Amino acid sequence: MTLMNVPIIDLTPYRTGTSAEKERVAAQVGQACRDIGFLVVSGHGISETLIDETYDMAKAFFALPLAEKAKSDRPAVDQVRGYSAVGGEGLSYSLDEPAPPDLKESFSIGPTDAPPNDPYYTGPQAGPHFAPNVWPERPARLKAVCTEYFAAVDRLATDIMRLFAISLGLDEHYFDKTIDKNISMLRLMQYPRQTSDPLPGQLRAGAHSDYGSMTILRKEVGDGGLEVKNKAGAWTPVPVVAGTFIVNIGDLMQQWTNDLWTSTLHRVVNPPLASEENRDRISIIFFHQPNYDAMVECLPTCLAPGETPKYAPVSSGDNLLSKFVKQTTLGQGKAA
Ligand SMILES: O=C(O)CCC(=O)C(=O)O
Ligand SMILES: [Fe+2]
Repeated sequence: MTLMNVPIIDLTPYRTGTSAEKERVAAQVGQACRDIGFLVVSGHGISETLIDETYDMAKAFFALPLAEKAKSDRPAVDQVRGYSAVGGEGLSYSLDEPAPPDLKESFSIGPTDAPPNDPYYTGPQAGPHFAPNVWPERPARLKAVCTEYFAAVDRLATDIMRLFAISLGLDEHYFDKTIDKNISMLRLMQYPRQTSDPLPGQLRAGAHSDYGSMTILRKEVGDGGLEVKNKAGAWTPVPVVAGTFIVNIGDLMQQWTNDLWTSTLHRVVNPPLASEENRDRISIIFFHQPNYDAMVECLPTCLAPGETPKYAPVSSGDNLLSKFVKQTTLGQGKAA
């Protein structure tokens, strides 16, 4: 039976169990990726103290005056670094019928430990993927906390890629070489309390699918705004459970699996204006992206006899650039 709601899966047996237990978790993960493209994970091994500290940093940063936040503005359209103010992006711009810009502001970082003098990271082929981070002066501990959070969630992503490999009938370490120099991004996102009605069609985050291998999202308990479109075409809310992360696969994983798995449309809806839910909400989002030169092409186990690959091979880096640039520029282009 196809899952119509997002399942909650405990990763503990993967991290500590026998190989039979690993297989069992992998099978649950695989079903979620095939049926609905989203899962909620508990037993992930990341410290709640670190997550709380990251929330504290996000709150302190977004509470600063706009002029101060703007000192860390995104340096270039193809570099997802630093601050992006409300109205600066529209996730639905990647679709054919874009809505007005999203009602959110964000602060983004990329990999934090690229070696300074290695041409893989600094040469022309690296493009903007290892662009330096833009750190604000305040709050003073934001850099240290975000760096630690990035590393912790990156390790979780590696575990989940290994679960993906097992569930796809591949060696557990099949993806390791494609993600060891990954170009992931961490975004602190704030959806401000809304003080007037949004424009027609305007959401906290417009309908979109994510671009990379997977997204690992932390939301506040009580923030019910995230919805996914299930296989029956209905928007269904994603449960926000204390101590868990929401994980979804992105377009690259759908392409890698030749559409066996689904990179599901999702959106963040507005709270009713005069309701308790209408308050500042913070999401902490890790977009996992394989190494820029990892070629994403139909996996050998995802091709039925007689079937042909549906997608041309694409590098992780090229795929990301084409989509992120669109997310920030289409709206500007339309307005001009
Ligand atoms: O904040 C959320 O609930 C999800 C946001 C999202 O889907 C995104 O930024 O890609
Ligand atoms: Fe998303």
